[in-house]
Amino acid sequence: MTTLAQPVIQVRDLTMAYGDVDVLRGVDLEIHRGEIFALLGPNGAGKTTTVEILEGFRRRSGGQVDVLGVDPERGDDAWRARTGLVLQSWRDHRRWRVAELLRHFATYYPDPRDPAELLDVVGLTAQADQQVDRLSGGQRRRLDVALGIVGRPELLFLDEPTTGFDPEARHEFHVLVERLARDEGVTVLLTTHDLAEAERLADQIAMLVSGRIRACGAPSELARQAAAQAEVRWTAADGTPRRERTADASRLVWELHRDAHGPIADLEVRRPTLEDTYLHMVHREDGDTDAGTDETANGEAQAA
Ligand SMILES: Nc1ncnc2c1ncn2[C@@H]1O[C@H](COP(=O)(O)OP(=O)(O)OP(=O)(O)O)[C@@H](O)[C@H]1O
Repeated sequence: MTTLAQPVIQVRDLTMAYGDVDVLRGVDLEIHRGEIFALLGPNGAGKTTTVEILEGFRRRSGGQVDVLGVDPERGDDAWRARTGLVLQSWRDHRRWRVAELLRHFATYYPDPRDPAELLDVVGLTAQADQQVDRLSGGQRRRLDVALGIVGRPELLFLDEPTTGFDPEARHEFHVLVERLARDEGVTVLLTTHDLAEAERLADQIAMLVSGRIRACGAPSELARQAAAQAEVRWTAADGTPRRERTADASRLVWELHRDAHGPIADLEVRRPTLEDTYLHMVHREDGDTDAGTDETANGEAQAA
Protein backbone atom coordinates (compact mmCIF):
# COMPACT_ATOMS: atom_id res chain seq x y z
CA MET A 1 0.00 0.00 0.00
CA THR A 2 1.19 3.51 -0.74
CA THR A 3 0.99 6.03 2.08
CA LEU A 4 -0.74 9.38 1.64
CA ALA A 5 2.56 11.22 1.45
CA GLN A 6 4.12 8.89 -1.10
CA PRO A 7 3.34 9.78 -4.71
CA VAL A 8 1.24 7.23 -6.59
CA ILE A 9 3.50 7.71 -9.60
CA GLN A 10 7.11 8.83 -9.38
CA VAL A 11 9.28 9.00 -12.46
CA ARG A 12 12.89 10.19 -12.52
CA ASP A 13 14.96 10.75 -15.63
CA LEU A 14 12.96 8.30 -17.72
CA THR A 15 14.53 7.58 -21.08
CA MET A 16 13.36 5.44 -23.96
CA ALA A 17 14.92 4.69 -27.31
CA TYR A 18 13.42 2.67 -30.12
CA GLY A 19 16.58 1.41 -31.83
CA ASP A 20 18.81 4.45 -32.04
CA VAL A 21 15.90 6.92 -31.93
CA ASP A 22 15.51 8.69 -28.58
CA VAL A 23 11.80 9.07 -27.84
CA LEU A 24 11.91 9.98 -24.12
CA ARG A 25 14.87 12.15 -23.11
CA GLY A 26 14.72 12.38 -19.31
CA VAL A 27 11.13 12.66 -18.12
CA ASP A 28 10.31 13.46 -14.46
CA LEU A 29 6.78 13.10 -13.12
CA GLU A 30 5.21 13.07 -9.67
CA ILE A 31 1.50 12.31 -9.31
CA HIS A 32 -0.31 12.17 -5.98
CA ARG A 33 -3.33 10.28 -4.70
CA GLY A 34 -6.68 11.61 -5.92
CA GLU A 35 -5.02 13.85 -8.49
CA ILE A 36 -6.22 14.12 -12.08
CA PHE A 37 -3.05 14.51 -14.11
CA ALA A 38 -3.11 15.28 -17.83
CA LEU A 39 -0.26 14.52 -20.17
CA LEU A 40 -0.56 16.83 -23.16
CA GLY A 41 1.57 16.87 -26.25
CA PRO A 42 1.56 16.81 -30.04
CA ASN A 43 1.50 13.61 -32.09
CA GLY A 44 4.63 11.56 -31.58
CA ALA A 45 5.67 13.41 -28.39
CA GLY A 46 5.99 10.15 -26.43
CA LYS A 47 2.74 10.15 -24.40
CA THR A 48 1.69 6.59 -25.23
CA THR A 49 5.25 5.33 -24.73
CA THR A 50 5.33 6.95 -21.27
CA VAL A 51 1.95 5.53 -20.29
CA GLU A 52 2.81 2.04 -21.57
CA ILE A 53 5.98 2.08 -19.44
CA LEU A 54 3.95 3.13 -16.38
CA GLU A 55 1.38 0.40 -17.09
CA GLY A 56 4.16 -2.19 -17.23
CA PHE A 57 3.58 -3.00 -20.91
CA ARG A 58 6.89 -1.62 -22.16
CA ARG A 59 10.48 -1.87 -20.86
CA ARG A 60 12.22 1.47 -20.50
CA SER A 61 15.77 2.23 -21.58
CA GLY A 62 16.70 4.08 -18.37
CA GLY A 63 15.55 5.98 -15.29
CA GLN A 64 13.53 5.15 -12.19
CA VAL A 65 9.80 4.43 -12.26
CA ASP A 66 7.62 3.72 -9.26
CA VAL A 67 3.88 3.10 -9.64
CA LEU A 68 1.86 2.30 -6.48
CA GLY A 69 5.15 1.49 -4.74
CA VAL A 70 6.29 -0.99 -7.40
CA ASP A 71 8.58 -0.86 -10.43
CA PRO A 72 6.11 -1.66 -13.26
CA GLU A 73 8.67 -4.00 -14.86
CA ARG A 74 8.22 -6.19 -11.79
CA GLY A 75 4.46 -5.66 -11.34
CA ASP A 76 2.57 -8.87 -10.53
CA ASP A 77 -1.15 -9.66 -10.92
CA ALA A 78 -2.00 -8.16 -7.50
CA TRP A 79 -0.32 -4.90 -8.53
CA ARG A 80 -2.05 -4.96 -11.92
CA ALA A 81 -5.44 -5.39 -10.25
CA ARG A 82 -4.88 -2.06 -8.46
CA THR A 83 -4.64 -0.23 -11.79
CA GLY A 84 -7.40 0.30 -14.32
CA LEU A 85 -6.81 0.67 -18.03
CA VAL A 86 -9.32 2.03 -20.45
CA LEU A 87 -8.60 -0.09 -23.48
CA GLN A 88 -10.57 -0.66 -26.63
CA SER A 89 -11.46 -4.08 -25.20
CA TRP A 90 -14.81 -4.33 -26.94
CA ARG A 91 -13.04 -5.01 -30.23
CA ASP A 92 -12.39 -8.57 -29.09
CA HIS A 93 -15.86 -9.05 -27.63
CA ARG A 94 -18.21 -7.84 -30.34
CA ARG A 95 -20.83 -10.55 -29.85
CA TRP A 96 -21.03 -10.18 -26.07
CA ARG A 97 -23.88 -8.31 -24.48
CA VAL A 98 -22.97 -5.24 -22.46
CA ALA A 99 -23.96 -6.45 -18.96
CA GLU A 100 -22.61 -9.93 -19.67
CA LEU A 101 -19.19 -8.53 -20.63
CA LEU A 102 -19.05 -6.36 -17.53
CA ARG A 103 -20.04 -9.26 -15.26
CA HIS A 104 -17.34 -11.37 -16.92
CA PHE A 105 -14.62 -8.75 -16.31
CA ALA A 106 -15.81 -8.31 -12.71
CA THR A 107 -14.84 -11.92 -11.98
CA TYR A 108 -11.15 -11.04 -12.57
CA TYR A 109 -11.02 -8.81 -9.46
CA PRO A 110 -11.15 -9.54 -5.73
CA ASP A 111 -13.58 -6.70 -4.87
CA PRO A 112 -15.36 -5.58 -8.04
CA ARG A 113 -18.04 -2.94 -8.35
CA ASP A 114 -21.59 -4.15 -8.83
CA PRO A 115 -21.96 -4.42 -12.64
CA ALA A 116 -25.59 -3.19 -12.65
CA GLU A 117 -24.73 -0.13 -10.57
CA LEU A 118 -21.75 0.55 -12.77
CA LEU A 119 -23.90 0.48 -15.90
CA ASP A 120 -26.03 3.12 -14.26
CA VAL A 121 -22.99 5.24 -13.40
CA VAL A 122 -21.78 5.27 -17.02
CA GLY A 123 -25.30 5.71 -18.41
CA LEU A 124 -25.60 2.34 -20.15
CA THR A 125 -28.48 0.75 -18.22
CA ALA A 126 -30.76 0.94 -21.28
CA GLN A 127 -28.09 -0.88 -23.34
CA ALA A 128 -27.48 -3.68 -20.79
CA ASP A 129 -28.75 -6.42 -23.12
CA GLN A 130 -27.45 -4.91 -26.32
CA GLN A 131 -24.63 -6.55 -28.26
CA VAL A 132 -21.35 -4.66 -27.96
CA ASP A 133 -21.00 -4.21 -31.73
CA ARG A 134 -24.39 -2.46 -31.86
CA LEU A 135 -23.31 0.35 -29.52
CA SER A 136 -22.54 3.83 -30.83
CA GLY A 137 -18.93 5.07 -30.63
CA GLY A 138 -19.63 7.12 -27.50
CA GLN A 139 -21.49 4.23 -25.84
CA ARG A 140 -18.55 1.89 -26.55
CA ARG A 141 -16.16 4.34 -24.97
CA ARG A 142 -18.38 4.48 -21.86
CA LEU A 143 -18.27 0.71 -21.76
CA ASP A 144 -14.45 0.91 -22.00
CA VAL A 145 -14.51 3.20 -18.98
CA ALA A 146 -16.83 0.85 -17.08
CA LEU A 147 -14.44 -2.03 -17.84
CA GLY A 148 -11.54 0.12 -16.65
CA ILE A 149 -13.10 0.86 -13.26
CA VAL A 150 -15.00 -2.37 -12.51
CA GLY A 151 -12.09 -3.61 -10.36
CA ARG A 152 -12.07 -0.44 -8.18
CA PRO A 153 -8.60 0.65 -9.31
CA GLU A 154 -6.56 3.04 -7.19
CA LEU A 155 -4.98 4.35 -10.37
CA LEU A 156 -6.79 4.80 -13.65
CA PHE A 157 -5.06 5.31 -17.00
CA LEU A 158 -7.22 7.07 -19.58
CA ASP A 159 -5.74 7.30 -23.06
CA GLU A 160 -7.64 9.92 -25.05
CA PRO A 161 -10.88 8.85 -23.41
CA THR A 162 -13.42 11.18 -25.00
CA THR A 163 -12.44 10.87 -28.65
CA GLY A 164 -15.72 10.56 -30.52
CA PHE A 165 -17.94 11.77 -27.67
CA ASP A 166 -20.69 14.28 -28.30
CA PRO A 167 -20.62 17.35 -25.99
CA GLU A 168 -23.20 15.94 -23.57
CA ALA A 169 -21.45 12.56 -23.30
CA ARG A 170 -18.14 14.37 -22.78
CA HIS A 171 -19.66 16.45 -19.99
CA GLU A 172 -21.10 13.36 -18.27
CA PHE A 173 -17.76 11.61 -18.61
CA HIS A 174 -15.96 14.55 -17.00
CA VAL A 175 -18.39 14.51 -14.08
CA LEU A 176 -17.77 10.77 -13.69
CA VAL A 177 -13.97 11.13 -13.68
CA GLU A 178 -14.15 14.01 -11.20
CA ARG A 179 -16.37 11.97 -8.91
CA LEU A 180 -13.94 9.04 -9.00
CA ALA A 181 -11.05 11.32 -8.06
CA ARG A 182 -12.81 13.56 -5.50
CA ASP A 183 -15.08 11.04 -3.76
CA GLU A 184 -13.09 7.83 -4.07
CA GLY A 185 -9.52 9.15 -4.16
CA VAL A 186 -8.80 7.44 -7.48
CA THR A 187 -5.68 8.84 -9.16
CA VAL A 188 -6.20 9.50 -12.86
CA LEU A 189 -3.55 9.81 -15.56
CA LEU A 190 -5.14 11.15 -18.69
CA THR A 191 -3.57 11.66 -22.10
CA THR A 192 -5.44 14.00 -24.38
CA HIS A 193 -5.08 16.37 -27.30
CA ASP A 194 -8.07 18.29 -26.07
CA LEU A 195 -6.81 21.40 -24.27
CA ALA A 196 -10.27 22.31 -23.00
CA GLU A 197 -10.62 18.83 -21.52
CA ALA A 198 -7.25 19.10 -19.76
CA GLU A 199 -8.11 22.55 -18.45
CA ARG A 200 -11.54 21.45 -17.25
CA LEU A 201 -10.45 18.21 -15.57
CA ALA A 202 -6.82 18.26 -14.59
CA ASP A 203 -5.29 19.39 -11.30
CA GLN A 204 -1.88 19.20 -12.96
CA ILE A 205 -0.91 19.30 -16.61
CA ALA A 206 2.45 18.22 -18.02
CA MET A 207 3.32 19.24 -21.56
CA LEU A 208 5.45 16.64 -23.27
CA VAL A 209 7.20 17.82 -26.41
CA SER A 210 9.79 15.67 -28.23
CA GLY A 211 10.27 13.41 -25.24
CA ARG A 212 10.75 16.13 -22.63
CA ILE A 213 8.42 17.76 -20.13
CA ARG A 214 8.41 21.38 -21.25
CA ALA A 215 6.06 22.68 -18.55
CA CYS A 216 4.19 21.20 -15.63
CA GLY A 217 1.76 22.72 -13.19
CA ALA A 218 -1.84 23.64 -12.46
CA PRO A 219 -3.64 24.89 -15.57
CA SER A 220 -3.59 28.46 -14.26
CA GLU A 221 0.18 28.31 -13.61
CA LEU A 222 1.16 27.07 -17.03
CA ALA A 223 0.70 30.35 -18.85
CA ARG A 224 3.09 32.00 -16.41
CA GLN A 225 5.66 29.23 -16.92
CA ALA A 226 5.59 29.82 -20.66
CA ALA A 227 6.05 33.52 -20.03
CA ALA A 228 3.38 34.13 -22.63
CA GLN A 229 2.34 37.78 -22.58
CA ALA A 230 -1.09 39.37 -22.38
CA GLU A 231 -2.37 41.05 -25.49
CA VAL A 232 -4.01 44.47 -25.33
CA ARG A 233 -6.19 45.56 -28.25
CA TRP A 234 -7.81 48.93 -28.82
CA THR A 235 -8.76 51.38 -31.56
CA ALA A 236 -6.52 54.43 -31.82
CA ALA A 237 -7.88 58.00 -32.09
CA ASP A 238 -7.40 57.93 -35.89
CA GLY A 239 -9.56 54.78 -36.10
CA THR A 240 -6.69 52.29 -36.63
CA PRO A 241 -7.02 48.99 -34.78
CA ARG A 242 -3.96 48.46 -32.56
CA ARG A 243 -2.62 45.51 -30.60
CA GLU A 244 0.37 45.13 -28.31
CA ARG A 245 1.81 42.28 -26.27
CA THR A 246 2.94 43.12 -22.77
CA ALA A 247 3.91 41.52 -19.47
CA ASP A 248 2.21 44.42 -17.63
CA ALA A 249 -1.23 44.99 -19.16
CA SER A 250 -2.48 47.31 -16.42
CA ARG A 251 0.46 49.67 -16.96
CA LEU A 252 -0.12 49.78 -20.72
CA VAL A 253 -3.83 50.50 -20.20
CA TRP A 254 -2.97 53.24 -17.71
CA GLU A 255 -0.58 54.83 -20.22
CA LEU A 256 -3.17 54.64 -22.99
CA HIS A 257 -5.70 56.38 -20.74
CA ARG A 258 -3.20 59.06 -19.81
CA ASP A 259 -2.21 59.72 -23.42
CA ALA A 260 -5.79 59.70 -24.70
CA HIS A 261 -7.08 61.95 -21.92
CA GLY A 262 -10.19 59.80 -21.82
CA PRO A 263 -11.78 56.48 -22.72
CA ILE A 264 -10.03 54.08 -25.07
CA ALA A 265 -12.19 52.74 -27.87
CA ASP A 266 -12.69 48.95 -28.13
CA LEU A 267 -10.26 48.21 -25.28
CA GLU A 268 -9.71 44.49 -24.74
CA VAL A 269 -7.14 42.69 -22.58
CA ARG A 270 -6.58 39.07 -23.44
CA ARG A 271 -4.67 36.93 -20.93
CA PRO A 272 -2.64 34.01 -22.30
CA THR A 273 -4.72 30.86 -22.53
CA LEU A 274 -3.65 27.26 -22.13
CA GLU A 275 -3.70 27.05 -25.92
CA ASP A 276 -1.26 29.97 -26.20
CA THR A 277 1.03 28.24 -23.71
CA TYR A 278 0.81 24.95 -25.57
CA LEU A 279 1.51 26.49 -28.96
CA HIS A 280 4.37 28.50 -27.47
CA MET A 281 5.97 25.32 -26.10
CA VAL A 282 5.52 23.32 -29.30
CA HIS A 283 6.69 26.21 -31.45
CA ARG A 284 9.77 26.75 -29.29
CA GLU A 285 10.65 23.08 -29.76
CA ASP A 286 10.35 23.48 -33.53
CA GLY A 287 12.89 26.30 -33.26
CA ASP A 288 15.49 24.13 -31.49
CA THR A 289 18.41 23.51 -33.77
CA ASP A 290 19.25 20.19 -32.16
CA ALA A 291 16.64 19.07 -29.69
CA GLY A 292 18.66 15.95 -28.88
CA THR A 293 21.55 17.83 -27.32
CA ASP A 294 19.93 21.10 -26.34
CA GLU A 295 20.21 20.79 -22.60
CA THR A 296 20.03 24.56 -22.11
CA ALA A 297 16.53 24.79 -23.54
CA ASN A 298 15.41 21.98 -21.27
CA GLY A 299 17.00 23.55 -18.23
CA GLU A 300 15.33 26.86 -18.95
CA ALA A 301 11.94 25.23 -19.31
CA GLN A 302 12.28 23.37 -16.03
CA ALA A 303 13.48 26.40 -14.15
CA ALA A 304 10.89 28.74 -15.62
N1 LIG B 1 7.15 0.26 -31.23
C1 LIG B 1 7.76 1.34 -31.74
N2 LIG B 1 8.88 1.20 -32.49
C2 LIG B 1 9.52 2.27 -32.99
N3 LIG B 1 9.12 3.54 -32.83
C3 LIG B 1 8.01 3.75 -32.11
C4 LIG B 1 7.26 2.66 -31.51
N4 LIG B 1 6.20 3.18 -30.84
C5 LIG B 1 6.28 4.52 -31.02
N5 LIG B 1 7.35 4.86 -31.75
C6 LIG B 1 7.77 6.24 -32.10
O1 LIG B 1 8.03 6.94 -30.89
C7 LIG B 1 7.56 8.27 -30.95
C8 LIG B 1 6.59 8.53 -29.81
O2 LIG B 1 5.41 7.77 -30.04
P1 LIG B 1 4.19 7.76 -29.01
O3 LIG B 1 3.16 6.83 -29.57
O4 LIG B 1 4.68 7.52 -27.65
O5 LIG B 1 3.69 9.29 -29.14
P2 LIG B 1 2.32 9.96 -28.67
O6 LIG B 1 2.71 11.20 -27.96
O7 LIG B 1 1.49 8.99 -27.91
O8 LIG B 1 1.64 10.32 -30.06
P3 LIG B 1 0.08 10.42 -30.50
O9 LIG B 1 -0.44 11.66 -29.88
O10 LIG B 1 0.19 10.53 -31.98
O11 LIG B 1 -0.61 9.17 -30.02
C9 LIG B 1 6.96 8.44 -32.34
O12 LIG B 1 7.94 9.05 -33.16
C10 LIG B 1 6.69 7.04 -32.80
O13 LIG B 1 6.79 6.93 -34.19
